[in-house]
Amino acid sequence: MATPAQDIAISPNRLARTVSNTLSVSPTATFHSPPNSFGGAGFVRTRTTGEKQLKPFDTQDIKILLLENVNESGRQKLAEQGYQVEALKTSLPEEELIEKIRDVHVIGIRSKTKLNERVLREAKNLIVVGCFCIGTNQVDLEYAAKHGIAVFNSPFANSRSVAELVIGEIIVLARQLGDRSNELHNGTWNKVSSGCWEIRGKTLGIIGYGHIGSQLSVLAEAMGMSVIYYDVVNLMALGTATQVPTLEQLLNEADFVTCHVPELPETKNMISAPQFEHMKKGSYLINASRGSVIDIPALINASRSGKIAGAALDVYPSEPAANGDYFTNSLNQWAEELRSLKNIILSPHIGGSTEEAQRAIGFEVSEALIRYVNSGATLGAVNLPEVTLRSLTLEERNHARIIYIHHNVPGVLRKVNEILGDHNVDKQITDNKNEVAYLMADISNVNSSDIKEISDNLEGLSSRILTRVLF
Ligand SMILES: NC(=O)C1=CN([C@@H]2O[C@H](COP(=O)(O)OP(=O)(O)OC[C@H]3O[C@@H](n4cnc5c(N)ncnc54)[C@H](O)[C@@H]3O)[C@@H](O)[C@H]2O)C=CC1
Ligand SMILES: O=C(O)C(=O)COP(=O)(O)O
Repeated sequence: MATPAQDIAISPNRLARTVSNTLSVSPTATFHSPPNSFGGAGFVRTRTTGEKQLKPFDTQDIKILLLENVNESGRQKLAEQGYQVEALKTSLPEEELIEKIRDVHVIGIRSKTKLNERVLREAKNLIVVGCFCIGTNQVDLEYAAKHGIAVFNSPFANSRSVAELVIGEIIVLARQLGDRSNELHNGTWNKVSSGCWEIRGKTLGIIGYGHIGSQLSVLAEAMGMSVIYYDVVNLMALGTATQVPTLEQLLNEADFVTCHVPELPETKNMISAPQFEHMKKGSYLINASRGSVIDIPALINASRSGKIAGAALDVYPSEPAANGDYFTNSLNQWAEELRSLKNIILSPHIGGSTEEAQRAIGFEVSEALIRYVNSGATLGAVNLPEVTLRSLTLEERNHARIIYIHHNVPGVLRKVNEILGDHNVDKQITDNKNEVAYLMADISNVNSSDIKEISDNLEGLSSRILTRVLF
């Protein structure tokens, strides 16, 4: 069983001052509302300039929408904070998503929900997206960053699950097990050895030697395969695996080719007709990365011509929002042809769908969301610089934490510090990523009118993307 990530000990509600590096706090600790004039919590300033909320932060004000059946471990952790959590089993059609996203501060999704510019533009209150999965290609990361919306994911909690599925598929393909099973389900006994192989001694070619590819490399070698891999980055080989300099070389040499690259413009149709030409006759192709990586009509041709002896697909160019009919409703021209191929395994994007992986992802991403919402820490964010400040102690009363997300242009720090400089800045940190910078500062001995003044002045700067003040 997976070890759940360490519990973050954050007392529900009114906790802004207690969070940040709260991992060090005893799980049994409870925090009382510090006796200052703001009720001791903090407030979230929304991204809409017209609708300013200058009120102490209370977790109960935070609205969260979880889509795509995010694991209960994540939902529960968020609910324990006192947040208002709505959890749906499926993703939503774009128009419904737009309606729902307008209202929420946090959205949790998996791989299906497309948070493109059109959707994010409507998300006026959104401060953070949690991708309860590895891939973040479904989110317009750049638009989100430029509008002060942090995005978190779980970088490797389901890697092992994907690697194990691929190992299973290699053996199933090599033995034509899918076809034999289907035949017998339909009443036909078809005992054959022709074209069936052991995987021992065969060469596995891994495209993309990241978290999943490298994990798979170790498992495959343990089963007697030789491993070669191709990656745009020069990476340390595990075991006796060998990096090859070109994709063509990998395709020329591998008996099994498996794709583990992210969805990027450069990986779109990475395996198409010319690449099938390079593959060995009778080799196999596996794709558990993204549907855009393989040109399916080219795969159909390669299978029909006998160039490849089998394939396994876990991902598709378009995938449905919910379980149910797929191919019957599919608009894809190739759906029928794909289904009729010999020795082809079609699975419904289940590479990361294990109890272990989903539970671990639920813990990991919800913890990142809690840290961000309650303390502004961006550790692990994929689209913002990673910034944190130590948590405030109970002794540090009358503090406010300023979070100022701004355009990364010259002269901002001088202006920000002119605003903060009249107060006692206990600590401050800033960093940038591309065009966006993230500043955090803890100010002590401030009262409500100080906080209002600081907030208004920061909001007035032209560099401002998003200001939050937690107190
Ligand atoms: N089927 C499923 O349920 C799952 C699918 N995935 C997919 O698998 C992908 C890979 O996952 P990880 O291994 O965790 O990602 P990773 O980021 O750890 O590794 C990806 C590797 O691909 C390499 N790469 C990028 N562009 C390349 C190119 N043009 N040519 C060759 N190599 C290239 C990178 O340098 C990196 O080493 C994810 O992006 C996601 O889309 C991930 C988890 C579950
Ligand atoms: O983690 C990923 O990137 C995956 O592809 C798995 O996606 P899912 O959580 O099953 O929608």
